[in-house]
Amino acid sequence: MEKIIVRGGHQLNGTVKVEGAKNAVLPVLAASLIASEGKSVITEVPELADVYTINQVLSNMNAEVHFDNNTVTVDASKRLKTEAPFEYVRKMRASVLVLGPLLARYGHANVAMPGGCAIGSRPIDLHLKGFEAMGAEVHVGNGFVEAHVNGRLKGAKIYLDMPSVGATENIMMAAALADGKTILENCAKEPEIVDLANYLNKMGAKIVGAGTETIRIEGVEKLYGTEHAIIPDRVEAGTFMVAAAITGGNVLIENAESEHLRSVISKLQEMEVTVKEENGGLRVIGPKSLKATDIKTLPHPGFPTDMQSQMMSLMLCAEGTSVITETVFENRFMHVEEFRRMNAKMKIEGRSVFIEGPSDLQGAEVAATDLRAAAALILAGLRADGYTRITELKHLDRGYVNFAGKLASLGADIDRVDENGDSVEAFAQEDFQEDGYVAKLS
Ligand SMILES: CC(=O)N[C@H]1[C@@H](OP(=O)(O)OP(=O)(O)OC[C@H]2O[C@@H](n3ccc(=O)[nH]c3=O)[C@H](O)[C@@H]2O)O[C@H](CO)[C@@H](O)[C@@H]1O
Ligand SMILES: C=C(OP(=O)(O)O)C(=O)O
Repeated sequence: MEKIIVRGGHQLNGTVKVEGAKNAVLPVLAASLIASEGKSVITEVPELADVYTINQVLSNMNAEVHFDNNTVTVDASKRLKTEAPFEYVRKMRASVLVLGPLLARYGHANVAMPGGCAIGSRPIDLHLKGFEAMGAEVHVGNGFVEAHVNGRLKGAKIYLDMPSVGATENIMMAAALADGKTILENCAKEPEIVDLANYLNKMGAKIVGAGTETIRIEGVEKLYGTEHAIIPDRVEAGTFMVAAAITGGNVLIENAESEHLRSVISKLQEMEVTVKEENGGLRVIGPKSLKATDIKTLPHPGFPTDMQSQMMSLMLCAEGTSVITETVFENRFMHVEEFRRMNAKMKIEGRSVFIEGPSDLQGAEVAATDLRAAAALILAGLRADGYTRITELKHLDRGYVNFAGKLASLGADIDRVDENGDSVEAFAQEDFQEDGYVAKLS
């Protein structure tokens, strides 16, 4: 079993570059299935396990997919299969984002139901209600969700009970090719929604209002492959901001987009961290002493749940009591138990965690419970006394490219080793090589 081993106590200094956003590239690649003519060329694609998984989903459907040098080319012009089996959806819930494109293009989609996961139950009822409002018949049974419609989907007025990112994306993709106008209300406003709308519009869609509460989509008859560069990953950027802050370091985070990180920047500043815009990025300087603060996770532009566990690491090192309230996912505190192994002083009460700082963090053997928890435990390890060993790195590899290597380049004492104790760079891409799908590392 691979592990990351960190020895705490080293300040981070230097420059690190943020990759393209995982949560933007997954819907964009799913949307590439709608193009019945021409190739899509997607650039700034991070080499993540999730990207390999979605590429497998697409190639399994008969799309031609190539991944090389941070660029994915998708030719979906052939007749595609309209199924996504459990083996992919199990690995990555975002596979359900193929439902909207397939249903819109072929009037049929059959996708394995995603299960619950470590952060909550994560139903997809809002996605399905949206498709039904557009005239689809949806049937859930035998572990699959099957949707179909005779002819084209029909534009509709749809109100989302909550601003779900995935539902907004799935319905927006379906509506792009529907007959007539769709008005989608109470939408998610995340930057990744705007990126997807921009890509769809370049493909020939007519979408206005992405990034606001109401998105208006005038359906078109056909969409075409196009070129698109993925936006920078605000969560990876935020994670490196915390890495700089927790070690009292001074790091320039290239490509970090301040507009996408306003809530994170504001909380870091409350904790006395210096954040400055500089040369197309953000410079983050950690203070001598961090101040406690409170956060409540909310849909964008509120504080992102995907930064909750990393902020918990930082709060553990702050003077005073900090409180984190998680309102987006009902079970996103699994990492608390792991932090306790590192001598963290915390108490969970309902949807809140009370953090007594500064904890005297000690290195320990800990297991990542989800993607962001993996990063958060490594961040805590940067500050802990002695060695922290982090296992279950499959979570980390879903969302961070060469995380240990990037931290090492900033001066961290960190190594990723295999079961023999030999250093390894990142996850094994060979696991993702499959018939028909060509992936080559740059
Ligand atoms: C690939 C991707 O982009 N993942 C992100 C996306 O996930 P994802 O798109 O799954 O998250 P949603 O915004 O849909 O979920 C938010 C909340 O709505 C609930 N819900 C959602 C859909 C639905 O049909 N019914 C329902 O009840 C969920 O259980 C959750 O409590 O947004 C989350 C919230 O910012 C992020 O943490 C994830 O990193
Ligand atoms: C929860 C996350 O992703 P996903 O929705 O892909 O599980 C995340 O990126 O932190």
